[in-house]
Amino acid sequence: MAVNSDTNKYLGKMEDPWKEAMDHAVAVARKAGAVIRDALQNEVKIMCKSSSVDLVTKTDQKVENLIIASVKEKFPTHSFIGEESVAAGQPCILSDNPTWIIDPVDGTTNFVHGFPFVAVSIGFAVKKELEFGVVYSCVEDKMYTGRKGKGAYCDGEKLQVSDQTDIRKSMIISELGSNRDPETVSKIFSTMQKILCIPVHGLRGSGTAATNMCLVASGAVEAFFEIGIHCWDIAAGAVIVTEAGGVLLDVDGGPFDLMSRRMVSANNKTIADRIIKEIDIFPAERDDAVKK
Ligand SMILES: O=P(O)(O)O[C@H]1[C@H](O)[C@@H](O)[C@H](O)[C@H](O)[C@@H]1O
Ligand SMILES: [Mg+2]
Repeated sequence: MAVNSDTNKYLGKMEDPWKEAMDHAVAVARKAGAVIRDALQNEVKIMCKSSSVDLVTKTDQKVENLIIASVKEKFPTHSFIGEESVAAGQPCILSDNPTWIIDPVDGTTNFVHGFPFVAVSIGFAVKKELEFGVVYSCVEDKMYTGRKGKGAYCDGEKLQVSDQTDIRKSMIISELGSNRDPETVSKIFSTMQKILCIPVHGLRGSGTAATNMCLVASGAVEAFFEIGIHCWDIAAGAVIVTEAGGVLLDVDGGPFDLMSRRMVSANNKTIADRIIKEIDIFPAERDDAVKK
């Protein structure tokens, strides 16, 4: 049957209603990454948010504005949750409306110190379900993408998580976070000590949750877990990990909740469950907690 080009266009849109949005996310992430790379050449002026170790720079704000302005122009009805907009007092509520969940500079502390792992992270959710994720590791110049039901890729190469099921042959990645409350720090260290002493092959941290999740998706590590991350750190990575065949769970073994600020992402449930056994949970206020 002959299909004219209009029908093709229509069928194309039916096949993937969010293709245009995802292509835009990739393009704007690349542009944002170039701005970050340029900024790395200059002296960075540091500002603080919630504490002296919760850092922000003019580049974080500039890049978030650049991404939001560019998306708003193309998709004027869409909503946004952006790290720096939330820091400036915007609400952090995930509604049913198509929503872009943005971390303009994931790894701000790395960026400030010139530690070469910094990512632009853009997740996209509709009816509270994640549809696609784009993570641009801009110093490495690696573009990671994941589209619900269509797989995960890095620069066009299909990603697949590791098939390891033995925790003793695994590499785990986590972070120390930016909470310096001594009780919290000691729980983070006791969890890491227990995991190291299983023993695992190694314990790593890149300083960016988005990059850590891409490393799970690539099979370089078996699992990444953290309490204290935010939805903008992990929204994009969540799609990339699951589309590469991995799993996402809460740190208590329950279902993953994007707004809960806690997550285990792993190559499979066997590894995730083994990690969960060792996690000393500490409280972290939900991203969507109603502010008084
Ligand atoms: O604030 P940015 O966007 O750099 O992101 C955070 C990281 O992604 C965390 O994993 C990490 O643990 C840190 O808390 C870090 O702040
Ligand atoms: Mg971040």
